[in-house]
Amino acid sequence: MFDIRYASGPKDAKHYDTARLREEFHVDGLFRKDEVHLAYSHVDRIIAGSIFPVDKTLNLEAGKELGVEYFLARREMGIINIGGKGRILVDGVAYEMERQDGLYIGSETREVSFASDDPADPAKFYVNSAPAHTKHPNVKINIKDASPVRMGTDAELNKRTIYQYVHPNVCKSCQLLMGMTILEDGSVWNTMPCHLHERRMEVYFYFNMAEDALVFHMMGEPKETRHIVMRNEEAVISPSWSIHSGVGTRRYTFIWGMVGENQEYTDLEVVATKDVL
Ligand SMILES: O=C[C@H](O)[C@@H](O)CC(=O)C(=O)O
Ligand SMILES: [Zn+2]
Repeated sequence: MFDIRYASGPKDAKHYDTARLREEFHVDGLFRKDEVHLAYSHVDRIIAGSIFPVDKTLNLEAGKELGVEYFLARREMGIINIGGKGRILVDGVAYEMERQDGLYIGSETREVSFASDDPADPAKFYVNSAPAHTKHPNVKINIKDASPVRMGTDAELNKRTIYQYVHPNVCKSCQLLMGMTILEDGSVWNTMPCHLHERRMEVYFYFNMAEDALVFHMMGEPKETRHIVMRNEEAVISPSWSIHSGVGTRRYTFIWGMVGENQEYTDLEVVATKDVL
């Protein structure tokens, strides 16, 4: 059921060629019609992927990999809808999900199902899930509730708004932080100057990209950088030792999720551009 990824350390990863880098960190095959497609990373045991109900209703099910009775028995989940209107049924409570709507679902939630209102304009649910030690309330998050942070300048080609959906300012979670960053037209860089947060890992999901567009996702230790070529609706795992930054041939949008030791968004070390190799 899961696309399993084990953890790689920086001493090994610096020797990886393109194929191996992609095998370890790059996640594709997302958003296949009427399928749940999830990658399970052993880095902080984050699960990231897509739930794409078109003609069918899709249920969240625990595979043998989770070793529990139901998926969210010991996990929490964040969801952002990047498609048309849909519904998520959470233990009998229905949440109407418009495009850009988010939902936090706390642990001990038994039944979660996903459906689209119109198969011609289906909902596309991108999800992140992390181990959780306690139950927090389920919260629907409209983009207007997500705390916006405007960043960047025209000169640096990186004007963007970071919408923090699952964040202590918006809702409680055990460890998950999740949000969406929208670049302005003409801006192509995210997170440059880049940074590290040793205490949290991260997964990026790039979308709203034209067919022929690509993003070079930057990774690696600051003085041992590598890149992974990203197409529309692909994700990439960023271990806590790696920078994570990207530059596109055009503007794009991405969803980021972080899990780890703390929930301090600002607990990061900026790497000066002069120190990158
Ligand atoms: O630690 C923070 C995460 O990498 C992202 O939130 C960064 C981001 O969305 C951006 O700079 O545009
Ligand atoms: Zn980061």
